[in-house]
Amino acid sequence: MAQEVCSLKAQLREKEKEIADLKNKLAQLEKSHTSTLELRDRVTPLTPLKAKASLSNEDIMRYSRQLILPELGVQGQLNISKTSVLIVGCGGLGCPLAQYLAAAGIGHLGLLDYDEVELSNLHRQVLHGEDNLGQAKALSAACAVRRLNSTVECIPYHLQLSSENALQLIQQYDIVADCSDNVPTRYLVNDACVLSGKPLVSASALRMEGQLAVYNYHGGPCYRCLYPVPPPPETVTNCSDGGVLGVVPGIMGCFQALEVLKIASGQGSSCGQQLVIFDAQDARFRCIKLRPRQAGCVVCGENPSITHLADYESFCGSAATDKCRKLNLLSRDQRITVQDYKSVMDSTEPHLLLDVRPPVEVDICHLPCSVNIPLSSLEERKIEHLQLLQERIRQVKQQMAGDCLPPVYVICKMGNDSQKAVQVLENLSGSEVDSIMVKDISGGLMAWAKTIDPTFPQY
Ligand SMILES: Nc1ncnc2c1ncn2[C@@H]1O[C@H](COP(=O)(O)OP(=O)(O)OP(=O)(O)O)[C@@H](O)[C@H]1O
Ligand SMILES: [Zn+2]
Repeated sequence: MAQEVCSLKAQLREKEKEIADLKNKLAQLEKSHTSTLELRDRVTPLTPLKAKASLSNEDIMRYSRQLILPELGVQGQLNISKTSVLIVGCGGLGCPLAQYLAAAGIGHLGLLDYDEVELSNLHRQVLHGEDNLGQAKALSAACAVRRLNSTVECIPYHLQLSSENALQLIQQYDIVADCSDNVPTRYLVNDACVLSGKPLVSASALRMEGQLAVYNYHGGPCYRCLYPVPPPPETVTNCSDGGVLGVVPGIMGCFQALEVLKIASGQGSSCGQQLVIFDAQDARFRCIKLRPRQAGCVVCGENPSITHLADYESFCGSAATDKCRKLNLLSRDQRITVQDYKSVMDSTEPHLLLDVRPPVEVDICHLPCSVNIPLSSLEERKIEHLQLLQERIRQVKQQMAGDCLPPVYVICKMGNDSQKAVQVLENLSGSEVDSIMVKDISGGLMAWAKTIDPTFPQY
């Protein structure tokens, strides 16, 4: 009997050990699966970084070329390795930033983006390649970063930064980098950084110009101290409207990496009180001294009224993505669909088609018989352009019976500028030009390409 008890106990211990081993194996598999394959689409807590006491031989070799800089040294490298950085936006700025931070041996790298890789991203978003088209940018960037430096703990978040998740996310990181492309996100990131006491390395790039500043850093101003009121949504241009030379965000993203590394290593950033402006055309950097932290600032001032994150989209009057920036400036009867315009075209009804895009875009593609007068020329009431419009209206009128003037249909790329042009023309109508009936073609040439003519180029 005693022998049987002993043998059963031994078997039990054996089984318990087997179960413990299996549990261990499962936990390890789950962990590596999450960190390599799955996106952290929920906000999960970071595992704390263990502060390295010294550099391994491999670290010494890998980082040797920066290690021998007196500005960095062993302590600077160790500091970098225990710093966590959250990158908001894995686009034109976020890609080079992530690349250099990983290469330099940053500890944790949070890579956050809600979007997927598109062909028009590849000229500047250099961590993504043709194989990644359609893939979540956060995952594509994380895979590229892991190939570069597997010792960096990389956490992809395929989600939109919002008032609901921003604090929980940002509180976990030491430094935040704003690489987003829209105004609501800039205010959201700023407020979350102020409320969590984190430095914010912020940059932007458009056309041939870039800007960089470090906010909420060593008593310096926050973004709201400088821009207490958001700009009117219709005055904001993004890369898909205004264009950008890929290398410009490349330079600004690298500049962000530089400031992040200076903060992380302990040298400190010199951009807490100044705005750096890069002019790619003249190959020049200019620095503008920023106004100091404002005592009356609603978030970082002496009596802040913002103590939790609010609704940034309604504060700014625009969406926190640049995907569907659709203005709605006109009434229904001032607009027609691309299908309706196709019927007008097919019916050979006399009319004038006015394309209000800049000439550089008209050179890419245009509808036949359109007259190009850029929106800016209409807004500035350029006399030669108003005369051209008048002349074309009268030419079409000659094909018509009676005394009527032909209708004018206005088109642009997406259907935003064309609405503004309709408003301008309605103001001019009857005074600077003949009284005309003007209508906007909703959705513009991109709607035309999607629904009427799939061979029409999209850009
Ligand atoms: N609130 C947000 N949460 C997560 N990601 C964001 C947020 N706001 C912006 N982003 C991301 O920031 C990135 C900015 O990248 P970039 O300025 O190069 O523009 P893009 O949107 O990729 O390109 P394009 O304007 O040409 O369509 C984008 O990938 C965008 O998805
Ligand atoms: Zn402030």
